[in-house]
Amino acid sequence: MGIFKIEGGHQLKGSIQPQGAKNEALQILCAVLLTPDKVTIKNIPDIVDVNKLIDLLGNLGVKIEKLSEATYTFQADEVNLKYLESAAFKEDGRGLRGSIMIVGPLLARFGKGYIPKPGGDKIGRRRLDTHFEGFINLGAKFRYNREEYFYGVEADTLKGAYMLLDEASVTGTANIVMAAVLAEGTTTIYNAACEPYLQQLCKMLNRMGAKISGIGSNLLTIEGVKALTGTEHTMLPDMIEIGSWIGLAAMTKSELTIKNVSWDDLGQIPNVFRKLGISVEKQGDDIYIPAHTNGYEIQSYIDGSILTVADAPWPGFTPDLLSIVLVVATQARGSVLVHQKMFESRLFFVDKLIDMGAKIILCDPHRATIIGHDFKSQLKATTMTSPDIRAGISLLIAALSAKGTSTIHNIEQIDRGYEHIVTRLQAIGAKIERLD
Ligand SMILES: CC(=O)N[C@H]1[C@@H](OP(=O)(O)OP(=O)(O)OC[C@H]2O[C@@H](n3ccc(=O)[nH]c3=O)[C@H](O)[C@@H]2O)O[C@H](CO)[C@@H](O)[C@@H]1O
Ligand SMILES: C=C(OP(=O)(O)O)C(=O)O
Repeated sequence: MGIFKIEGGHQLKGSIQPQGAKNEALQILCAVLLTPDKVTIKNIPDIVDVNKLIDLLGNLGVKIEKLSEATYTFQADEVNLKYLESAAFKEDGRGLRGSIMIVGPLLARFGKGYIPKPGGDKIGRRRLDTHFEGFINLGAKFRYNREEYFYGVEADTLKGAYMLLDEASVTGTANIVMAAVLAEGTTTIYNAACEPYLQQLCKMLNRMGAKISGIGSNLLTIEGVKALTGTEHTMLPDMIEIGSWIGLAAMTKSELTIKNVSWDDLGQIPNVFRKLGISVEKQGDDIYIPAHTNGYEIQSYIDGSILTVADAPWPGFTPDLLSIVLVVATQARGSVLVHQKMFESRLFFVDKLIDMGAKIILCDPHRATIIGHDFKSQLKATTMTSPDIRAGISLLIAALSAKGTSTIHNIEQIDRGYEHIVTRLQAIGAKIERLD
């Protein structure tokens, strides 16, 4: 297992280009299964989860051509459904969360879709009911092998239906939309997730010939069509990476420009960091973070009560940035309550930050109160293990701000979602090495 060695306490400087969005890429790559035509996808991030999904598509018989560093073409004209019954598929499918989204397209186009319980972060229960209830609503038969945690849906034809999702699941909505585009008749999905990546997926599907309206809202209407054609698609920059770099700049008191962030798609993200006292300046489509030489001060509410940062389905604040907010707060002036509503095991990494000297009270599995040091006391370097992708990057940011040399184990978690992280951080002056 890989290790990062980090010498902390250095100011960084320069500009950083965000990678293409991981969670968008996972949806978009699955959508190539919906057509026998060629689909060209640009700005694909070179990260472990995405590469695993590309391999899985290859094993399904999709023809894949790498045109340049981040551009690929995919053609699913001869899909090998036998692979879905193989032991190799059980292994590959388990490797990441995003693989769940092959089910909708396979069901729609070939009448069957299977998946072993998918992987991804171990951050609490991650149920799949919304996905399968959606497929059942479209007329699919559901099978579940409890011993092997193997899910399956089958249908000769899918029929459009009205459905009210039990929760606004991101991958669930993407999966149901991809099934409904080829169903007979009209599907209406209420309480649909509507984050920018889903909007991107719906726009791509419309370019392929689908008829989806309500994009960007929680009410999607999909008129089924007989077939979809090829298209070209470019991934948005990764907003979670962008938020991570805002946190990195503040914690290390560094001046950083984050390039081409697609401001209009960032939702609450800039404002949440501003509430922590961080200056997030818009320069064209870039974010400029000046060096916070005098620290940053958490704002309180108008009535003087303590700030709470909580997650909510889009356009609420994404749960994937709460670990970063939490680490940034450890050096702020003031206090904040971080409330992780969606996941029940995502805050346990605060133990490591407490070991490093941070003042945090874990109130319960969902809530932590952070009392910032205002840089009067630097975090201490330590040895730690990355439990999940966002805790991992948060610990990495803590290590870069800490005094001395830290080591982070299990960095595969970070590699799941952050492209060429060592070289990109080195380029802005970070002292980080990978020890394999
Ligand atoms: C590959 C991918 O795209 N992963 C993202 C996707 O995961 P994923 O699609 O798996 O997450 P879901 O949106 O299904 O739900 C995440 C968790 O939040 C809970 N929940 C969800 C919706 C809701 O209205 N209320 C609620 O409590 C669910 O029970 C679940 O435990 O969306 C999550 C929520 O933004 C992100 O953390 C993940 O990075
Ligand atoms: C939870 C995340 O990813 P996944 O859903 O792939 O586990 C994340 O990206 O923060």
